[in-house]
Amino acid sequence: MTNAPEALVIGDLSVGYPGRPVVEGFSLAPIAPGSVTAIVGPNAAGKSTLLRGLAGLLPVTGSIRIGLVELAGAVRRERARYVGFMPQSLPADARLNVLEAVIAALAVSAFDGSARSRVETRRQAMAVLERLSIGELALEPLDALSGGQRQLVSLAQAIIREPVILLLDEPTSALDLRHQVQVMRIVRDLADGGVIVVAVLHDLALAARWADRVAVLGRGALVAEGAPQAVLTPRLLADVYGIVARVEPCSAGTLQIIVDGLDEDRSARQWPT
Ligand SMILES: Nc1ncnc2c1ncn2[C@@H]1O[C@H](COP(=O)(O)OP(=O)(O)OP(=O)(O)O)[C@@H](O)[C@H]1O
Repeated sequence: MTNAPEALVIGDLSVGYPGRPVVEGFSLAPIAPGSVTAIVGPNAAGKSTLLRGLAGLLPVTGSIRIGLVELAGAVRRERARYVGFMPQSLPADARLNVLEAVIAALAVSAFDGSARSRVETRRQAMAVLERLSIGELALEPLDALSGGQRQLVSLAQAIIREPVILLLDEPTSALDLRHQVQVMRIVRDLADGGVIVVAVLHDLALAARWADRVAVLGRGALVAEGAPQAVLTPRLLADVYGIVARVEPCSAGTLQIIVDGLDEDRSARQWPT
């Protein structure tokens, strides 16, 4: 008998920096395997902080549970069994080329002691690079890449681990339109294969097109969550982003968001304090 896929449950999560709470009491409806959840919200709302807390890179209080396993406070090795994290920017380690960097990411998750041969590891890393259409960059040093290329390498590092939960921090922010679609298709494919994807996205049209659910973060707290069409309304965009916008269905069955201007009444309180 196979185990039923297990949902990710985030309950009453708080995360921040020493002396600076950022996200407080964050809970979401259970996130089902095979789904993409977009975390959206204005600058400094706490999206990256939340994701880094989920990834175990910042201490948290509260619960991050997958099935019966509690990941909040779990040791790195235990967490690496479940979680793949793509940070906003890839640290440039000039000593490594692209292939070596992806192989190094795989080594972090080799928790089970299985001895993969060097040939097999290399083949696996090359397959991920080819999937992202960056196979020809394999021998390039990391510090010789463009911003978009670095972002794709960072994604390769996150997905080579074949994680149960894939956390992506603005995975398309440095990508041209073609690469944006390519990456979101791959993300969607991974979800369709059963992965739980949680992605911070600034582009609400991308979120509406590719995500099953959207969670809106404002000033460190959940403002709304649900299907993109239900959540991304002109009223919400005015309340959370301080903009005057129209939201219209477009031909692909997703949303088009047309920003007409600023809600001038909101400009005085731009950042959380
Ligand atoms: N290392 C840090 N130490 C202290 N405060 C931090 C640190 N990193 C971020 N912050 C603060 O936490 C708050 C949330 O930042 P965060 O990067 O999580 O926001 P965000 O929603 O991801 O923003 P953006 O959309 O601009 O990337 C901000 O007020 C920021 O100044």
